Amino acid sequence: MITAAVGLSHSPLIGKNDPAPDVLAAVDAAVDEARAFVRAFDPELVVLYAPDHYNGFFYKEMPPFCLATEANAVGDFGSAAGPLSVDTEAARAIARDVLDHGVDLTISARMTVDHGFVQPLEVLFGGIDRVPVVPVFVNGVATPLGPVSRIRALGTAIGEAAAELDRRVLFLGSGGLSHDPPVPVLDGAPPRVADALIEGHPPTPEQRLRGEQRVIQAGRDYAAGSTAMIPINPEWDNLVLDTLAGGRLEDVDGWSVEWMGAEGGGSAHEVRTWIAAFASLAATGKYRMTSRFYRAIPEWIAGFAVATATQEATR
Ligand SMILES: O=C(O)CCC(=O)/C=C/C=C(\O)C(=O)O
Ligand SMILES: [Fe+2]
Repeated sequence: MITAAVGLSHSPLIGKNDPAPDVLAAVDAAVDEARAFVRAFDPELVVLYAPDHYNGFFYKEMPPFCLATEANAVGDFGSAAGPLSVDTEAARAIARDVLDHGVDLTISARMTVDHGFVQPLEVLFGGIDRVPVVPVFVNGVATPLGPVSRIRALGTAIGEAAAELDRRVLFLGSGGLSHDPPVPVLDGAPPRVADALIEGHPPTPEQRLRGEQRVIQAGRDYAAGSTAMIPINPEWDNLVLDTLAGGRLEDVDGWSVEWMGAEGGGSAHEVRTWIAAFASLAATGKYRMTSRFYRAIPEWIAGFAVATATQEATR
């Protein structure tokens, strides 16, 4: 089988609070390159690693990661709503294999997903129903978070399982890099917010709109420099990208949860999706990063990156 990987940052502020035209043009060019890479690779299956932002997973039960055999998008921040084209048979086969390899995978037979899953499918494929996909939720915001070594183990086990399918498989990671957007936190939350984070009451359209407007205003404040959110950290972001580009995935086992948060902010743990995707690719053979783009974009509250990689022997 042939495998490839793409890492792509997401942001709910894309198209809503855009940076200067030259920055936007640079991002568009990088995304175009990733799109061309994906088109040329022509995947028969996409294993999509993405986080959730309290739309699908809540503290009532919060797994560190979870694989879906069916998934529905909520349609937050203007992203598409409705069913993802999940390859249920492939998802079940991968899940069985991962469990056999000793990784305690949670399974969802009907996962609710948000812009974290939808954006990369829309950006790279033009919709949520264009390519067979196996969605894998990777918790990147709800503390306490487990060791990053377990995410590498998950990615490795899924890569090994995907290798058994004899198909062209793209491993896609959605999120990161350093960023500190206004995602609610359970610790110290007022009772009403805590209850919503635990129980997961679906918001009314008005509540959703208010939440989205709060995030847009936060993006404006952040870009204007008037905010308590921690700054984007290009140095740390490039360390992450260097580690992935160099194939030094074992290094991440030494990255503590606290260090990642201190360097990269409250949502830096979304890079777990990239780690899982690259660990999956590494499990199928030596790889090479074929393109890499990075820009700190305060308007999107994002250390924004796009990278592509493929097996060394295939290209
Ligand atoms: O209502 C809310 O507060 C929702 C906040 C939210 O979903 C923020 C998401 C931010 C990202 O996905 C990101 O920057 O990665
Ligand atoms: Fe996110």
